[in-house]
Amino acid sequence: MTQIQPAASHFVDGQYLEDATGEAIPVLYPATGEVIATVHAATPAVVEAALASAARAQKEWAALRGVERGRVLRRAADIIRERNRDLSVLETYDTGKPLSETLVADAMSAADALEYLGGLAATLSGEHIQLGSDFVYTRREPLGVCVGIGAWNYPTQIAAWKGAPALACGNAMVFKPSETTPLGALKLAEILIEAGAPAGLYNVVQGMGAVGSALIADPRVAKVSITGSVPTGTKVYEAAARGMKHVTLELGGKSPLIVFEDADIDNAVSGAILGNFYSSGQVCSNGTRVFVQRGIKDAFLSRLRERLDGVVMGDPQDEATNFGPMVSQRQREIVEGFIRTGIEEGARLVAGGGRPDRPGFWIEPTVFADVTDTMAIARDEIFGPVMSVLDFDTEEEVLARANATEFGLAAGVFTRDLARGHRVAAGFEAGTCFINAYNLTPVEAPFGGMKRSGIGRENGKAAIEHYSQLKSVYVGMNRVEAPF
Ligand SMILES: NC(=O)c1ccc[n+]([C@@H]2O[C@H](COP(=O)([O-])OP(=O)(O)OC[C@H]3O[C@@H](n4cnc5c(N)ncnc54)[C@H](O)[C@@H]3O)[C@@H](O)[C@H]2O)c1
Repeated sequence: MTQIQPAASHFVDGQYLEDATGEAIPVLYPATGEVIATVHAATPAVVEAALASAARAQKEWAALRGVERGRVLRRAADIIRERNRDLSVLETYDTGKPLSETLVADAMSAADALEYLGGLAATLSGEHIQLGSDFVYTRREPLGVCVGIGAWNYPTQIAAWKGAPALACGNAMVFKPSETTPLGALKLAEILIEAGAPAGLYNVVQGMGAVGSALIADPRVAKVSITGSVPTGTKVYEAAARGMKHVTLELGGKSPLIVFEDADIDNAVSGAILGNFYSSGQVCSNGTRVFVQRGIKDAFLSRLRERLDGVVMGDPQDEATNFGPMVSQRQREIVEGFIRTGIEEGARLVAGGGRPDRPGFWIEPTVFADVTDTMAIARDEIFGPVMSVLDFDTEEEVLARANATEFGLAAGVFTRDLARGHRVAAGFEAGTCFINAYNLTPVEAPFGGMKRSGIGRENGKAAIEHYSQLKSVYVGMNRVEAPF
């Protein structure tokens, strides 16, 4: 039986730290259901040690030049790339995602974020505003200690997408991974120390929601960035508001993907596959409402069915496997509940819907056709491999239906008519849009949601705005005039 027990549950003040009095959290390999490690939830003593060390390290770190901070982040990126295979194997055990995915999408994206934001660190600056002979200059300053809270679908990537901008701007971070996937972030913390970060700059503490709440409530914390569901994000926003803290909220979605009759059908089917079945559908920006213009509906569905013959379910550590299990038994139950509801509501099951006969938390890639806007499978985030195909006739109609949702994370359009592509993208109420592509999230581009899908942006230059604050300094060069 595989065992990948980390050296200890937490990484605090530059080293692994254990406190076995915290609640035990078993880590399961989703492909088999076996327990492969056990970590313990952080006790108040662990949370205190993490926050105290972060507050200490932040001062030292913020005093460095941006170019010096950037160098540490870029060194960490290099170490991650050198160890990509080991980190990817670990990520596959943590999440069940196939190694064929984790080798390219997880640690590598973390490295990209550290490299990109490490590069930006040296460019941070304020401006100089002339006011006659007086002037104002602005200083771009860090926020202080930031808390990061992760979801379970991209544990390593999320740890870095939050850590890299925080550290680039001169902040420290205490990161709480999802209790379902606690392992990847510990490696990032270890590597940052190796790369030259001061002890305490990036700490990892394990635990459930209660540990997240305790971190947010602490007066030393200036900001919280969470990736998670809308209900959890709402609670975090409320808790942060009580302390007037900055937030970044990366939450859920139910994104539309529109395929017009003039689209390249193979590309559109590829986009729909990426937007529904990559990471077994456990991707926040997935285009799970696939609107297909009526004239190509049959062609689209038949091409999609053929392409599903290429699904390879197997040992996720085997690089030939291209489709993995759900992250947990609970997530599989949620997804199966939606599949039952889809059938009850009259959607037509055209592929999948069942449980493969193997241990672990597997579910087949599933496609429903003839889905209507009011069905639960077209309204609610499922977070599993369930595609809903809806019919439409006109551009105006489909855009209105695409936007008729409380979510606004992502949206996509496939068409050969470029003017229409840009017009539709401009009309989408979503933070991350795609024309003739889907679910590509390079670190150079801002990523985030509109409406209830979130607040703030990760990545791109935009991330800097969310991890720093401006101070204006007025400089008087003249006699001070006072009324008396
Ligand atoms: N927008 C994005 O970038 C993005 C990316 C990945 C996942 N997601 C979303 O994440 C969800 C799936 O992930 P999940 O099931 O881990 O989400 P979740 O909301 O259940 O949990 C997210 C994190 O919040 C913590 N948490 C729970 N209650 C808390 C509280 N009261 N205070 C502080 N922290 C608390 C959890 O322990 C976990 O670490 C989906 O809705 C998905 O769309 C969004």
